[in-house]
Amino acid sequence: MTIRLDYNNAFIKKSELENLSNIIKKNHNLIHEKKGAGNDYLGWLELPSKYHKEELDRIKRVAERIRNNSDVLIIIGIGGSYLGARACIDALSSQFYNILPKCKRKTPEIYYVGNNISSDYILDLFEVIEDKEISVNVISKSGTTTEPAIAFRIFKEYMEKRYGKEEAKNRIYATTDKKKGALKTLANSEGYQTFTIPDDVGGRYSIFTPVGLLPIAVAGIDIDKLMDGAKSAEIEYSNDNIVENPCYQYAAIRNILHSRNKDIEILAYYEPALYYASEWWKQLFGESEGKDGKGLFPAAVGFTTDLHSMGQLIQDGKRNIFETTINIENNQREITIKATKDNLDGLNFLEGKTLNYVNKKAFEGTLKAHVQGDVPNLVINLPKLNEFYFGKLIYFFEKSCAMSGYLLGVNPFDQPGVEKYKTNMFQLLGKPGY
Ligand SMILES: O=P(O)(O)OC[C@H]1O[C@](O)(CO)[C@@H](O)[C@@H]1O
Repeated sequence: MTIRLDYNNAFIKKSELENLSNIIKKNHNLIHEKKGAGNDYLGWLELPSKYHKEELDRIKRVAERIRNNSDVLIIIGIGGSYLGARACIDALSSQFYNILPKCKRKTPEIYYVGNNISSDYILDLFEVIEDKEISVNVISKSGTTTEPAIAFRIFKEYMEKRYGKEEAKNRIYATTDKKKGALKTLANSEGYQTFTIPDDVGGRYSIFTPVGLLPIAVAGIDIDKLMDGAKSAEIEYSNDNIVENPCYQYAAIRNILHSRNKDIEILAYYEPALYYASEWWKQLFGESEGKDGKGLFPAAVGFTTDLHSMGQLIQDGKRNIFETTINIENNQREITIKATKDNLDGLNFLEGKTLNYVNKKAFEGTLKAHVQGDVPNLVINLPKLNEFYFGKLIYFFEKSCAMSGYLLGVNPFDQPGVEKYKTNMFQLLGKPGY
């Protein structure tokens, strides 16, 4: 069992992919020999196989400590500094994780802060955590991003008021650069335990570093299995032959469709647990490819929910879109629909069918309708939603994004455009030097 890419409904012929064999091989070498644009940010490529065991063990020890002494973990970070963890925790834990009764969840509640600048958000959260034991993991690669920095200033004061400076120090963990940035300076001067984000791994590629692994381990998810999945992807997708490598096929198909005026890729999923996986995917592809006047716009929809809002546009709107569906092939848990005596809702024809079965028929029906509506459709089939395949899927997207960016002719590892709003905001706020 592995991840299977089905492009039978993408209006792409195998020969069109074969025609790209040489350019794929060339870009594959640029990636693996680290000679292409952004080559100092390719550390993610071998993270699954090269990650230090001692660091993984330290992550597990700290996660256990947080689990033992905290009812709540506050994760402070924005973009790649929280989306990977949130995507994984949401995909692999209960969808009602934070409100599960204590007897059902042995791990702390988890709240994400520093991904907006809303006082209501933080004040609402203070009410929730009032009587609970707290730990904080502040995550910022640059150590200077405004949103998490403001949130941390507020939470540092909150923790010191609640616990006193000494105990607060034992409950705050900083994940940041090895040497530079304000967060590193602050962590050193306060004596917080720190975790390092390698220099050669950018934020949106950082889930398999402490950025993702510490929060994920605190949530009780098996990070060894997650890394095993990523490792299996690292091996499987190191094949430079496009005909045999679905990860490169996905990258190539996106670019072929883009060249046919498909400007928007819609990621669709039928399990609501994948909502944050789609948010993570949006950052990965949006920030990697949207530059130099180029790039597909990555959008996402949760079905069947959004069939009742966006379905109309996808079926009948401007034909500048294509769809990529993440299909979970085997769901482990089932609810079976029963017959009723009076059949007043007219649903007895579904007697004995499971919700998973109905969901699959919704997927098949939707795919058929959208293809008939001239929307190219790709399907990424995931055997199961578990640690192993989630780790594998993340790596699949990371590597396909690198390849896709090179095919598009951009540097997939920088994000110069993000600075524009910051400069304007700092000018408006009167920050010295702006
Ligand atoms: O980890 P940092 O440096 O706080 O950055 C957070 C996010 O902000 C960005 O740098 C964009 O401003 C993203 O690339 C990144 O994921």
